Amino acid sequence: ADNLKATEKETYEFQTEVSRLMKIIINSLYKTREIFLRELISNASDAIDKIRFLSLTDPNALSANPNLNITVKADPTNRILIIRDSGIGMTKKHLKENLGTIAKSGTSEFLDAMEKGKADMSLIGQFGVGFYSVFLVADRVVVASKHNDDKQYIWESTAVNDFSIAEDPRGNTLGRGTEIQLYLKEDGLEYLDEKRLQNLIKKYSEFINFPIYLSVHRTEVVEVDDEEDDKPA
Ligand SMILES: CCNC(=O)[C@H]1O[C@@H](n2cnc3c(N)nc(I)nc32)[C@H](O)[C@@H]1O
Repeated sequence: ADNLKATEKETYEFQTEVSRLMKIIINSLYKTREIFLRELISNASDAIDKIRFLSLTDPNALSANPNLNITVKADPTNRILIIRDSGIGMTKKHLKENLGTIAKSGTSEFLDAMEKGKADMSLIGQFGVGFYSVFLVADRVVVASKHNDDKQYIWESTAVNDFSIAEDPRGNTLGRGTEIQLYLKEDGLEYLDEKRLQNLIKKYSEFINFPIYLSVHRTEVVEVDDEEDDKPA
């Protein structure tokens, strides 16, 4: 029958940049994706180092939140992984600059090194762009941050081509520090598993000088039979 006839296949070349990125993503071994947690823990630890150093000369630096720690919270019901630190936090300006721009050298060096096979995804942190490894496992990232010198702000991105920043409508819920919410991709749900997280945190927190707390919250959906309330007492 005619419909079995193969149709003429047309092939097109990818635009150069796309093929560059495609090669990098394909080459980043599946196992390597887990390094996102190491990058976030490392950034959190650096942030706590900064406020601890500041507190040596400024006695008020820690007043908003005296505890120096990192918490990792998994919410399997909503498929969200949260990494929070009580570090120095970012002002609106910091959020815009630090998460919205990349030291030019960082990326091109990283891309060049990756292409020459001189680097792999796991070295991303050494090029100062470790934060972006979150997009290996998440398709939406929300960063809330509170710095002593500013209000609490929220930075949000789906990694396509833009990010947004707004004053946090919840006000100052962090005291001081940064909270990163990862909305995990379908193939990233393994990072909600308590055992998996325990092993990863153990593996990547060997040189971290602050306590890291892990909690997995199952927010069960409870059907509330509100008829009871309507019945006359
Ligand atoms: C290109 C990605 N940029 C970053 O990761 C920078 O963002 C900032 N950053 C990332 N996670 C952070 C975090 N948890 N706390 C603070 I203070 N700053 C953080 C640092 O300046 C990093 O160098």
